[in-house]
Amino acid sequence: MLQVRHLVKYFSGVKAVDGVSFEVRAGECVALIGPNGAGKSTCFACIAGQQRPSGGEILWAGQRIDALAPARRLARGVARTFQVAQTFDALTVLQNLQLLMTARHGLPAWNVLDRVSVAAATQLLARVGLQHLAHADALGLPYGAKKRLELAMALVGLGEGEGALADPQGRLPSPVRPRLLLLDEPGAGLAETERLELMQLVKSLARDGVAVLYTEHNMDAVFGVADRVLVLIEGRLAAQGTPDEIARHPEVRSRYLGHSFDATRRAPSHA
Ligand SMILES: Nc1ncnc2c1ncn2[C@@H]1O[C@H](COP(=O)(O)OP(=O)(O)OP(=O)(O)O)[C@@H](O)[C@H]1O
Repeated sequence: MLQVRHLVKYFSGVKAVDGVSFEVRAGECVALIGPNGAGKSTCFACIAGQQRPSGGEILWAGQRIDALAPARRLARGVARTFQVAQTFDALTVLQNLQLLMTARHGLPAWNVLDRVSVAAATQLLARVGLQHLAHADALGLPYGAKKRLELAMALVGLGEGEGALADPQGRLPSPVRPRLLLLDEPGAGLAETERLELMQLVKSLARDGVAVLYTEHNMDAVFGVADRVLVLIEGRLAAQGTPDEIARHPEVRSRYLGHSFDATRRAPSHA
């Protein structure tokens, strides 16, 4: 379980995150929403390790992680994606995963083609629906495919899809348990259909036991997808609850969603 307790972050006098507390359990898909500048990215970066909190505690699986470098958080099962998908564009889709699997097992990168099982990477590509693009260059990928590849890369960091992969001593690697996926605007830059398909994939990962926390501006990727919603307004947690509860919350409606917001309709983009 992720536990965020009284998280505070200042940027030279600006209180970007103001005493935020919440939890995300294994198997839950939780959305973090709020107006521009509300502190979502900062909160996210504190959990993933790109920012150091000014105060408060972040615990994962019962242990403090807020002072750990991102790589050490990854080793404990905390992986993230970025608003603009980050992939190795000089490589093919398959090689992107092979390279990370190689690195995870401490093998030099030049071993990527002969030492790392193609089967392991292919298995993971199938999980994210990209097997048909395995040999395409990452550079020319449609953006929706690039987002899926980035998601698969985050999963490699958590040891997913490596069932077929033995290390140099012939032992099978053990996937990291438990696992937390932090997705920064997974639906950004995608058309509605692509976005909803991606969110179904994200939700299926949660159903496999991954704890998922994601920020999002597209309300169709929140209502109808998230199990719970957290709302940040001016750095503080203004509300948390089920999508239904949040859709009816007076402050959230007046300060963010708008009084005409109808969660029963699939709302169009809301940025
Ligand atoms: N590196 C930084 N240096 C100074 N101020 C920052 C920095 N990062 C964020 N801020 C400020 O902190 C506040 C919260 O910003 P943050 O980016 O976390 O909000 P957000 O909810 O993610 O917004 P958006 O939806 O636009 O991405 C804003 O006032 C922002 O200007």
